[in-house]
Amino acid sequence: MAEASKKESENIKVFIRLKPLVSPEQPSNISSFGDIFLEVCRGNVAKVFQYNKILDGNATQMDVYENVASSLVDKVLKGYNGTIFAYGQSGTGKTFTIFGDNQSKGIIPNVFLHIFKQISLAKETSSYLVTVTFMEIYNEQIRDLLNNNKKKLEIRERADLGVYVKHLTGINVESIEQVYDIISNGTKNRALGATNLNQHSSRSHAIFTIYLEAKHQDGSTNIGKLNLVDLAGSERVSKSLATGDCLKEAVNINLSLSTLGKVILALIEKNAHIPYRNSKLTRLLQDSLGGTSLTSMIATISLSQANIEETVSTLKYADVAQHVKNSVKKNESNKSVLKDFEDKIKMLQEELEKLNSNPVKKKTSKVDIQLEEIENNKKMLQNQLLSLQSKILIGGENLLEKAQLQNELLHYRASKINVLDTSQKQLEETLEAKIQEKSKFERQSMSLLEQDALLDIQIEEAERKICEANEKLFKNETKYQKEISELLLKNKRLAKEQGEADFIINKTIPKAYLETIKSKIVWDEEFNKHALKDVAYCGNNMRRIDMDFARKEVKVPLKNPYKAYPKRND
Ligand SMILES: Nc1ncnc2c1ncn2[C@@H]1O[C@H](COP(=O)(O)OP(=O)(O)OP(=O)(O)O)[C@@H](O)[C@H]1O
Repeated sequence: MAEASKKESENIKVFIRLKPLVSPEQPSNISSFGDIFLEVCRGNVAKVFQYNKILDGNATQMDVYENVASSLVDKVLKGYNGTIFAYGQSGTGKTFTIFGDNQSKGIIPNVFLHIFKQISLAKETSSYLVTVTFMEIYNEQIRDLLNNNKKKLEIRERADLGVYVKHLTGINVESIEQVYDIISNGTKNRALGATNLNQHSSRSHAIFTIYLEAKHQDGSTNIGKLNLVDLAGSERVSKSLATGDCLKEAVNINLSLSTLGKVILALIEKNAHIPYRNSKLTRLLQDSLGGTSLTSMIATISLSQANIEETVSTLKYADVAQHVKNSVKKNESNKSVLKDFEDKIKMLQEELEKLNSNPVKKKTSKVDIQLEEIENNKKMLQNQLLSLQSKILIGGENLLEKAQLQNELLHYRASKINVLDTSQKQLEETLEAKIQEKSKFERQSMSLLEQDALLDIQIEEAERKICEANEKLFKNETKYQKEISELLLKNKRLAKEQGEADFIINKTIPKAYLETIKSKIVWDEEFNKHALKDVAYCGNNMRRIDMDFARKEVKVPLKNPYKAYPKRND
């Protein structure tokens, strides 16, 4: 009988991982012995549990991988389905175990390192296709973690595919770096919340699935699938102090986990009806619980005395789960995506060949257009071909070294880009300096132009002022000319009058009298004219009677009747 049709009964394997105590946690009385036994003492009562393996607080991520996942991955590479799920109270290390953190890789990254290592050891004639999906079940709704459109996805079932999620994104993985990106992007999309027990608590059940197809030289194919399930915290609602939306979450989490418990019990009791359909989680994990899958459970527990109730509850749940028997069977599905890919590649290669061997005879403009179309088609086909070919991993290819090489290349490119960036920056700085210089020069020439314009205005103003002054000068000159000619005329007239007066005087007044009269002439400041001191000399003794003198009754002294004008201070 062919290996593919063989069915092996295999129990769910259960591993217990103890989370190391964190200060100020007080230790509970739990101790492991012989690697597989765990003794829990409460008061005077001691209970011993037995599991496949106890991984104590000192167990490293690699210890966990070697014990829980390694042999399972080897089986998946051979065409089996497998499931590893982490179950336990919130904060006990389920996410840490399945995904790990930045410092220590959890099961999923180690699975890929394992797979890539196996591919590198395989013959060149073997080809592989590794595809992943990543989803969460939150409040009984399925969400695609690799496509954050937040659409609720539906479960479907088909005879050839079994139970599957419609429209779930599948990514073909080519390198370990790609895996890290997928984990980190998907994890960011996951529903998180802070509970009393964990600041970054996963409030959903996450299912990371790896589909692995291997095709060998003899034409045989192995199609395996590995589910890695990080369940939400199993604690009782009261323990997480959940209220409101958190309470709804906690109720839904409990619904899935209690359905999981019921399914497990129903399987152990060999009931006719197994309530898989009562929750999305059990529906999707149907094949892993009592189905054909190889299933392992890792139950994470706290060693703190404060969590002893939850720890015992987890241990009991795990104890029951290990009694579930699966009928493990290698996949026989003919639905090979790898084969589809290879067929498509072949078809594309043939089309390309046809295009290459189809010479165009006559050269016309119509032919040119056709040629261009053919070239475009060729490019498109080549791209499709390359994309498909890159997804298929070939045996013997060291994807880890390739990843390392790619990493180095990336670093090299990054440093090149850095150099380019620096010189571009320098060029930009030079350009900026030139622009500054130019605008400074423009500003300067602008200010020179402005100064020039200002000078023009000042010159115009000065010219206008000169013009005005000239006009004024001209006006004044004319005025002075007029005045001078008037003065000359006046002078002439005065000279004539003087001449006439001299003539009259010389002809009428004897020379001897004239000298006497001249000596009697005085200048009267008050009346601003000449007067004669002794009027009798000229035969005129009239005197002017001043009204003021009259009013003041100033008496003109009679003893000197010739003095016509008495002095004021007399
Ligand atoms: N074995 C361990 N060794 C060291 N640190 C651990 C271990 N297990 C868990 N931790 C740390 O404890 C914290 C909680 O762990 P984690 O988030 O994995 O718990 P969880 O069980 O997934 O919780 P939840 O159900 O709330 O999501 C993390 O900081 C993690 O790094």
